[in-house]
Amino acid sequence: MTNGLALHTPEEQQLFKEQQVILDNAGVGICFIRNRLIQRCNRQFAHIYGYTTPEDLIGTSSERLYPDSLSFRQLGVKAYPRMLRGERFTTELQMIRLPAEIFWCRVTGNLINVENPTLGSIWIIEDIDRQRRDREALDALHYQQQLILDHATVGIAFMHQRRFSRSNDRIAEMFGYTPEELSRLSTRVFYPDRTAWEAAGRKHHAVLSRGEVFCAEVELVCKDGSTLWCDLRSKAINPAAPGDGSIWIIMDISDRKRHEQALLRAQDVLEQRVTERTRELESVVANLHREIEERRHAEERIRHLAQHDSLTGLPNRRLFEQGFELQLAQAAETKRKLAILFIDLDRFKHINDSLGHHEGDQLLHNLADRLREACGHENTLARIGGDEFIILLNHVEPYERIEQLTHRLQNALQPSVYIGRHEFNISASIGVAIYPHDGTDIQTLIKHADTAMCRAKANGGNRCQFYNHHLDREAVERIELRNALYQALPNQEFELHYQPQVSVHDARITCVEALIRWHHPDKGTVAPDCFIPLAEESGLIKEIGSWVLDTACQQLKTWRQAGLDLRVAVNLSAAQLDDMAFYQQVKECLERYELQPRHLELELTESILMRHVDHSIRLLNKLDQLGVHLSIDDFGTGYSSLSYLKRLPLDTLKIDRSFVRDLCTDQDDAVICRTIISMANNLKLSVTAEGVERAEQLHKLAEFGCDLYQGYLFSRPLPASDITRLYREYTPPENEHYTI
Ligand SMILES: Nc1nc2c(ncn2[C@@H]2O[C@@H]3COP(=O)(O)O[C@H]4[C@@H](O)[C@H](n5cnc6c(=O)[nH]c(N)nc65)O[C@@H]4COP(=O)(O)O[C@H]3[C@H]2O)c(=O)[nH]1
Repeated sequence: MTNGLALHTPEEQQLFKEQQVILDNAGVGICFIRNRLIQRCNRQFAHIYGYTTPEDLIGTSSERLYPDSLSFRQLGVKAYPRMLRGERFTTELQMIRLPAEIFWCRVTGNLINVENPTLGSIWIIEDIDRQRRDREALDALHYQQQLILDHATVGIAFMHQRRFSRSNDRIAEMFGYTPEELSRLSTRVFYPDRTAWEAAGRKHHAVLSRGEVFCAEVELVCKDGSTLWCDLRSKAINPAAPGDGSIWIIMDISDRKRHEQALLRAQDVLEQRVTERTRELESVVANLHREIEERRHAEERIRHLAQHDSLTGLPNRRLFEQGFELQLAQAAETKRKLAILFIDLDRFKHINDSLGHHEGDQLLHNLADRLREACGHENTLARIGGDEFIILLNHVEPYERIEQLTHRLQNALQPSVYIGRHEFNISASIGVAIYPHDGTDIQTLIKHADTAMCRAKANGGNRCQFYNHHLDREAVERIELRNALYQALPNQEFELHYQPQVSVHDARITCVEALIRWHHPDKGTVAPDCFIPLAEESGLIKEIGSWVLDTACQQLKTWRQAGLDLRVAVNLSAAQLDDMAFYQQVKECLERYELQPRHLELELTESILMRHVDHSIRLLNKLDQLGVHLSIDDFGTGYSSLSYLKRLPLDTLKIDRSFVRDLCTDQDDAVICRTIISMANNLKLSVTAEGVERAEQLHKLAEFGCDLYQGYLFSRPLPASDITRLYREYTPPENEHYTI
């Protein structure tokens, strides 16, 4: 770099050498410019511009170092004014080097002598191309980062020592701070208290120090005190150097959390509803099960009721017939014999009528139990009517088996039954029909057993009767009789006969009992015992009873008008007493025939009275108030108690003829008669003895203190016209008495 310099003295040459050493070893490019020409430069300068040696440049225009002449001139315009003021000029600019590379360099220029600018300038050149490019890259990176930060929808922050060192606007916006407020702000503000903040710090540190990503969803506090659910993700910038801080990405997940919580709540509600519904359904299902169960029970019960008798629990006729069908089929196949036993309790209707409904049922229940036990498991017992039972005997042979069974049945019924204070002695009539001898189908066999039973009853009851063909005739007659009864009243086939009731003391006829007779067009006179039960069964008894009352009263009027001082006694049936209009009927009848009520006597049996006790007492009291004479018929055969009798407004007791019959031979009957008479006397009732056929009976009755008697001894029941004659015969005008 000596070119152009004239070195005169050794000192100048020494200085030049020293300068050259400095220039050659300087790390920067140095050149001297005068008149825009490069006067001198060091090796580094040449290398910066791509030249091998300084000599390649010395003497050349410095313009060649600029990418174009404009930039060359611009630098001169900027630099020389300042350098002329004695200031150092520094700038960074782009220059060109070989082969044709534009590069960045920093240039610093000074005038060598401000007083004399013509001496040129000295320039120091630093190749900062790489540095500049690195910086640009860094700036670009920064720029990109800022772009990311500024446009991110999530909050991004760099933290140092748990304070914000840098963050995007989103975070400030999320927590309600200004970006300025956030800068260097401690994260303590995001936690409700210090303890929570410190606990969070420990958690973060544990994860970040391992170089792992910290993820959590936390509820942080905003500036205004509200809370924000955030998704936090964080990573240490350098886990090995905690001082470098960490980067945090914060997402506002409040909406999601709200939705989640709403969803959870909805789920809770749903689960609760499902639980409730399930519970409801369970209860519905349980109810349904219960209902099904109840229905099943009800159906079973209905089926049972349809096939069983509700009072005794025994099979009814339908079930009996079903079982019978099967047995019949088997019996036909095996040529086996079967027997049907038809059982009817003797006088049960009578007893039942004298008891209340409830007690009657109790009695039947008791008797059914006895029959069931006596019947045994191998045979089938059923109840087919009020007091009618039927038994199927599966193994008949030898025939003694039938007898053994009937004995067992009768023995079972023998012991007295006690219902309340009443004692009952029950017997049964049994009819037997045998398969195939007496019939090959159920209906025929039952019918024939029934017929045989009727015969057993007609023969006095408490016995067993096997069916034979003659019995059929009786059954047919019974049906015919019942049918004919419907025509009896319109056809005027009834007549009343009258039987006198006579004073024991003077044989005076005081009363006549009206007894109905039926003059059947074909059968002749039919006794009331034969048709009254049929009339009661068919309901015709009410009409017949009205006719009797009316006819008897009409006849009494005739007699009284003829001067006969008589009372007429009329028998009543239960159905007549049941009718509320009966009292009115009696009253009207008495008025119609202008009779005194005391001239009419109404006879009621004990069983009729006991049927509806309260109703009977009310009706009898009314009749008594009217003045009608009231008597109890067949007394002693029923079960009325003394206390009960005392409550009734009675006038007369009629001792049943069954006690009178053997009065003189049977001690018991004598005691009964005497007791009834003395009891009646005590109760101030008069006594009439029925069925007196022999004088010795009358003697006894007189001895016991009986008032009146009635019976063949004095007279059979007679037509009305005969009564007038008899009355006159036995009622002497002057005081002539028939005495015994
Ligand atoms: N062995 C015997 N019998 C005697 C003697 N004295 C009278 N009798 C009979 O005894 C029955 C007395 O009538 P009852 O006890 O009221 O018994 C009556 C009565 O319960 C009923 N009855 C008769 N007429 C009527 C009526 O108009 N209405 C109602 N509801 N029942 C009547 O028919 C039953 C039978 O009447 P009858 O056949 O007329 O039978 C009469 C009579 O003929 C005697 O010394 N020895």
